[in-house]
Amino acid sequence: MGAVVVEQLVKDFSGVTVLQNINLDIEEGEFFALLGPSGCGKTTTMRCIAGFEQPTDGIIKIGDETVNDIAPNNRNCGMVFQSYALFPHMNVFDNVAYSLNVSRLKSSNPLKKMGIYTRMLNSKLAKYPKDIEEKVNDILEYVELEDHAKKLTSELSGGQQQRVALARALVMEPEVLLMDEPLSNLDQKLRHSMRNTIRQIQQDLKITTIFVTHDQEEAMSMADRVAVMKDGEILQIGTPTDLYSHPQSPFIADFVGKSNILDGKIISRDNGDAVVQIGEQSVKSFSNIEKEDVQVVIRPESIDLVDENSRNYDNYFEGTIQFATYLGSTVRYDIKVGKYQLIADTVYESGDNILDTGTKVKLGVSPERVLLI
Ligand SMILES: Nc1ncnc2c1ncn2[C@@H]1O[C@H](COP(=O)(O)OP(=O)(O)OP(=O)(O)O)[C@@H](O)[C@H]1O
Repeated sequence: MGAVVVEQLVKDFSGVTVLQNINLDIEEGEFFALLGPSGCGKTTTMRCIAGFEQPTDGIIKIGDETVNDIAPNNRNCGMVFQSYALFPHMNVFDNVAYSLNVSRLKSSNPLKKMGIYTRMLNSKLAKYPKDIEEKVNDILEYVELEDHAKKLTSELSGGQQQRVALARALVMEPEVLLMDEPLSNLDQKLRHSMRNTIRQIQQDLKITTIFVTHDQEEAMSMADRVAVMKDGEILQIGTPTDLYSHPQSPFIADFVGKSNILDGKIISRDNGDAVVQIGEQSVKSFSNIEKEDVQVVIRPESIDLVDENSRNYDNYFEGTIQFATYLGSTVRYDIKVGKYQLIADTVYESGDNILDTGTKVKLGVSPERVLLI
């Protein structure tokens, strides 16, 4: 029921095309991230799915139904935003109960045509029926906010407010959960713990989730699959490991994780392996690619500092340490190799030496770690 399909979606604003030919096939129960830099069209894509924007062209399906002509409140999508969008004058319980109560009163109250039900909601007359009360209590317990039910949302921390927003979306039992940069307002530590909370809830409930973020680490650590967007287009869709190991463009190699990206030319091929000329140096790669002018992608953790006891790498570079950055469990070295500057990440264990600027080093890279694009 909760699968989301987007076919040939185009969106123009005042004649300017901001989404071009977006195709998505999101499976029921999948955690799907839309990842890309600011302005690439992530939010607009999500707003078209939610129904807040009308596509210029293309089809949006939720479950088996084409929803282009269905109003946002009838699409059965729950939304969570960066700004939480809570009612500050209401307590936590009322915030979560609000939509349930509105939909109950709309469908049952004879006064609805007169708009009186909205006034009732804000008055003491609006007592919650028992089932709503139970449901809200259950969901608050689920997001571990049961002790805060009577507090105003303005009295809560950012992480707690975001859990209220999540509870408010989930209490409606949506088919699809849409989250737009929900962690961006949280500090680093809270972001990490909220990532786990959201992922856990999503797996528990198996709810189809579309998650918008510009943070590649967030997308890669949370999502089953990620669509990387740039300039209103989708460049690549894949699992996090797929995108990391097989980036199809230099943009993705650079945006998804760190990369050394060098221009090269294939000078010979042998059984599908390639020998690539990079400046003065030739490098062997197990990548199989048709064209001659290529970009060579080497991840920082694929470059090892080697000595006479090291295994055979096939590819070696001579370099000079420019500087070292201690990152806790790793040390990142910037290394000058001929006219190139490479970065290499090495595992750091307590007591290890960190190499000084100017130290001459030999670097080893295995051919299977040399990617060609
Ligand atoms: N209502 C609008 N009217 C005109 N242009 C718009 C409107 N909404 C978005 N845009 C433009 O569409 C493009 C895509 O915007 P969108 O908000 O979808 O990007 P985004 O990837 O979500 O970026 P961010 O991460 O900064 O929110 C941008 O160039 C933006 O300026």
